[in-house]
Amino acid sequence: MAITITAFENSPDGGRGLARDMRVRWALEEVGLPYEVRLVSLKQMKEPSHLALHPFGQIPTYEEGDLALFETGAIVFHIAQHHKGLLPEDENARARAITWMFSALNTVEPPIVEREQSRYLVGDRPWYGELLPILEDRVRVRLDQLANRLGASEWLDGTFSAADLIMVLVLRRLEGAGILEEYPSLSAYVARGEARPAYKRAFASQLAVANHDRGT
Ligand SMILES: N[C@@H](CCC(=O)N[C@@H](CSCc1ccc([N+](=O)[O-])cc1)C(=O)NCC(=O)O)C(=O)O
Repeated sequence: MAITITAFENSPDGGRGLARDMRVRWALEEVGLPYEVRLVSLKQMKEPSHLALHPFGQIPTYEEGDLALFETGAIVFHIAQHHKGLLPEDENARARAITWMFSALNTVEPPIVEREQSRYLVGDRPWYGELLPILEDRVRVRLDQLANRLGASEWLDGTFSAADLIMVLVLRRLEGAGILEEYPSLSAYVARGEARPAYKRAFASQLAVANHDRGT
């Protein structure tokens, strides 16, 4: 059955693959599923037809027949449940991979997003210079713990899974912050994710939209 996802018509990330449709694109590429992309403007995202798909007026959404999903973790999990290649067959390994998916979304991502969003929300306040190091140290706490756990492993728990897909993209949100570079093992982990052919296809597909926006 045809799959359609939504993505920014004009992504604020300018083709850097940081918007969360990248998670769904990569997952679909890993399992070899074709998909269509419906590009939506910020205005369209707040209109009834999109709100019917996404109660919070965001992207991405996922449509497959009469199924409509939102929330990238849930979409990636749905894809991984129904197609081989993103979750182990072994029951315990599968449960651990799902644990790591939740951990990426609920433990590692929040301080990274808090740091990034603080720039837009309060970056102009006189006390921002005091706040930013506090936010960055909160990121470092998680990166320290993650680097300690990952050690020299290639992936979080055995073979590549949906957990690594989410975790790599969560860590990529630090791009340009100069923090991930303090962790060579995590930088190498992200690079391994980016080296995957499915990642490259997903990145190229979202970049094509950005280049089309720019007429390049
Ligand atoms: N928890 C939801 C969050 C979805 C979400 O944050 N969607 C964002 C785009 S991805 C977040 C994002 C946006 C931009 C960049 N960037 O680098 O420019 C990175 C990530 C959105 O629709 N924002 C518009 C709105 O809320 O009105 C999920 O994981 O699906």
